[in-house]
Amino acid sequence: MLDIVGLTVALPGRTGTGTTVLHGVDLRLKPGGIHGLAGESGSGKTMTGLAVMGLLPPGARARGRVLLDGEDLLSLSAHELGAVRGRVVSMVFQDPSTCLHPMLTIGHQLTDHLRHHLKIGRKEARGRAADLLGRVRIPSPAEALSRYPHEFSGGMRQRVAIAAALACEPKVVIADEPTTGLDVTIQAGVLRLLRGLCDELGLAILLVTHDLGVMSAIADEVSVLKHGRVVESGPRARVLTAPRHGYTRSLLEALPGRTAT
Ligand SMILES: Nc1ncnc2c1ncn2[C@@H]1O[C@H](COP(=O)(O)OP(=O)(O)OP(=O)(O)O)[C@@H](O)[C@H]1O
Repeated sequence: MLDIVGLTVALPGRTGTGTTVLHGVDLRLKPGGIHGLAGESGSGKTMTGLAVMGLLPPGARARGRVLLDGEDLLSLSAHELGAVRGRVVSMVFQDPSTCLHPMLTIGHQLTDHLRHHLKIGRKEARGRAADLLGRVRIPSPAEALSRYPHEFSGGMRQRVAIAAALACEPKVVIADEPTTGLDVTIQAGVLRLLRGLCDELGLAILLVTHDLGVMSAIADEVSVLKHGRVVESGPRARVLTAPRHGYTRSLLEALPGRTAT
């Protein structure tokens, strides 16, 4: 469903020549599947997600193809992309506060989002927003609508951010370090939630994380990026137990006291 083919991204450099941060990346996401994208800091994981969302920094140039059901997202105009982003493809970031406004209630934000994209009335949007909060296991969803982001714990705020990402029933979700910064036990709950939603809704999820422990918990397929190139790709169990590339082995060896299977 989402096919990234030969994605190359160059960011503008001070010299005017630009810096290539992705060199022909190929990735394939399937409905109902979680594709983990691993690699150390600076390897290009976030840029890959941002390129799919059409959210690269100003002046960036992207080549290759990002095919969603056969349509190349890189060839869309800004206006056309606006209709896809947040609707067909959405994103969950590491820090939920980047997508939640601190001064507005959760209900206000979710209903605005739903009304804008789906052109529905206030009452219907509020009902849908409560359903969404229930789906991400927020207790007492109807009451939660009148609360502000700071009234939720970190893990619950990330669940609300996931609800916002799911609001328009996207086909693809890019989750960029969605559990980094959360306590390990809370992490496990958010990961289980993502896995459950993926299975239940048939989402295709790109899970960006430097943490192979997180990857081993829920990914179906794993690709490993190094300096903007995919050095290894395959089913999770194979990549994490019988890595073919030395770089993958070194990432696994760096796992603190964890067994990745
Ligand atoms: N806004 C930006 N402007 C210029 N260069 C950037 C910008 N953001 C990232 N880069 C550069 O692009 C390259 C890829 O960065 P990217 O953020 O995709 O890596 P990453 O694998 O997601 O790392 P991390 O795990 O630290 O987020 C790096 O060399 C980085 O320095």
